[in-house]
Amino acid sequence: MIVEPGSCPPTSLLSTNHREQKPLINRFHMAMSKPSIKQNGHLNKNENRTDDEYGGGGGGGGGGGNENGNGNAEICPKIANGDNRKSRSNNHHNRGNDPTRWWLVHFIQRFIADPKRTLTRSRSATDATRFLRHIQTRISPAIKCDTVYEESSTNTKRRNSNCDQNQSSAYTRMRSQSVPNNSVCSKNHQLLSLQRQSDTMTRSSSVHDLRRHEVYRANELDFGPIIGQGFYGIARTVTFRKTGQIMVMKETKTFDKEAQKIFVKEVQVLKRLKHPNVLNFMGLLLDKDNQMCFLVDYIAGGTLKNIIHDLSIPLTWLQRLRYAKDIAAGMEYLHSCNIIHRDLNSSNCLVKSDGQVVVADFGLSRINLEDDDYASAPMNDGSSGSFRREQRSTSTTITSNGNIVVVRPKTRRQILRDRQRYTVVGSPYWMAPEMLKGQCYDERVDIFSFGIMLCEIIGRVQADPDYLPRTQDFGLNVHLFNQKYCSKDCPKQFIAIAIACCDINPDSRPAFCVSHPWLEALALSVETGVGLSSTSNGDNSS
Ligand SMILES: Nc1ncnc2c1ncn2[C@@H]1O[C@H](COP(=O)(O)OP(=O)(O)OP(=O)(O)O)[C@@H](O)[C@H]1O
Repeated sequence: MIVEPGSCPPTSLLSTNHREQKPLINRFHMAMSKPSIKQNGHLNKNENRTDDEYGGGGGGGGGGGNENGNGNAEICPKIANGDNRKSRSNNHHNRGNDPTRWWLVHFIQRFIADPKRTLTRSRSATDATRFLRHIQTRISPAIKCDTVYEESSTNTKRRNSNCDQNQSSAYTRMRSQSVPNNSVCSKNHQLLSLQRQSDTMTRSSSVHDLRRHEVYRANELDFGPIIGQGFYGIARTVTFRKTGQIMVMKETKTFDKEAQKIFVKEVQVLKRLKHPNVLNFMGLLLDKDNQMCFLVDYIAGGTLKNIIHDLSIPLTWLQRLRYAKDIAAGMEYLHSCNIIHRDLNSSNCLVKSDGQVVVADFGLSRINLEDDDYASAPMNDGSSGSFRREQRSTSTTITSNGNIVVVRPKTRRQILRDRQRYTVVGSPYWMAPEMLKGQCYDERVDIFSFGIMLCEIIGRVQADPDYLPRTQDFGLNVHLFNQKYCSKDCPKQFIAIAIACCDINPDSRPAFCVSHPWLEALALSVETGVGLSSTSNGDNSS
């Protein structure tokens, strides 16, 4: 049985029935068996075929058999990967009610079994690649999915935008984690590209507070140990000899173009931002073996995820509310800068030694720039799905943190672009339902991710749907969440905000400029013991 696009998984798929799932597995394998796809460590032939040569789109693979029949179609990743929740997953399995399974089935159906469809709706290859990677690493480590697609920059018609050099083919494909001959951009070219892009951005930026950043040389720094690794990059501490300041240097793990694009994107976003709850960009590093490196503040306390899930660390409600308030403040700022984070999750929030949280990891975020070369007739209609709807005709605004932001009316093209965000990126557990369903989405996907994080904070529960109860339509199972994870002493407004943020309907999710003051007021109320007025407690029942 196959789930039709746009529909929820049928109930039959929720039961753990191998026979019923086989076609899906086979579809998956058909898709993954196409030429140029590397399976099980063996590189297929026809490496250089473009996606167009696949003919008829990836969706056409439905119904085929599993060509290699090698049992690689392990559909229940947590059983396969030796996860310590193995027995728990097995129990789900036996009970015939495995939430991970329908979750995974949906992913396979929608995004893997039909890669062309995904990619044609995708605005960036990096995004598609990243998503596939996330599926592989976070949902189904058992699934071999080493193929990476790279979209050409044909959709990038922005003036002066020159990051992508290949303007010709519709889709080219490349292997990630390899070092293609031509993939190493020279350091100078990368830096020049970055500079030119940043110039473009500076001209069109709506953010006034663009700072000058330093360019460090390797011989000015002492290199410390590696403190962590992400999918594309390595983070290590470095000390600036002159001042003794400790920073974190992020460098690409490989020389491949895809990783470099992610890095360029992260720098593009980071360098524009300055906010106490957003990771601070320090500068670029020159002469480090032709590798893209940049420096950010060192955040000593580790990831929020580690803290909230380490039950040996006591967390008061006040502290939890402060975490939530800090993230909301950082996100309010990001959204005010027309940036969608798209990968907001508890691993991407870092906790300072004083307990303050900063939002980090902007490799997948999306910036909305002014696009002056298009007929710039401002649109003042009240259509949905666009940034700062309420502010479109405003010229300046001040964020809650005192930053002055100039808001220009949107051009027709921007509004069009806002409605066409189809790229599916991020970490599935935190991903908004509209994104999971492949629908249009906007900045409110971040609010949903925030809602899932609030649930994690409130219940000290993993976002994994094996633990955090979810509904079939990818929402939060409010009843079960309340029942299992909301203790009696939790401020009920805190729970109400979390639930509101997880609403299936994006229109019902409170914007960060609303939830931030709510959480601030709530934290103050908990701290002082003074009750909240009905207008400041997030209770929108009235
Ligand atoms: N500025 C920082 N201060 C302190 N630790 C950091 C900092 N940046 C990253 N780290 C640590 O290094 C780890 C790896 O970070 P990195 O940003 O490279 O990848 P990630 O965000 O965990 O994964 P991915 O990029 O795949 O989403 C983080 O999980 C965190 O523990």
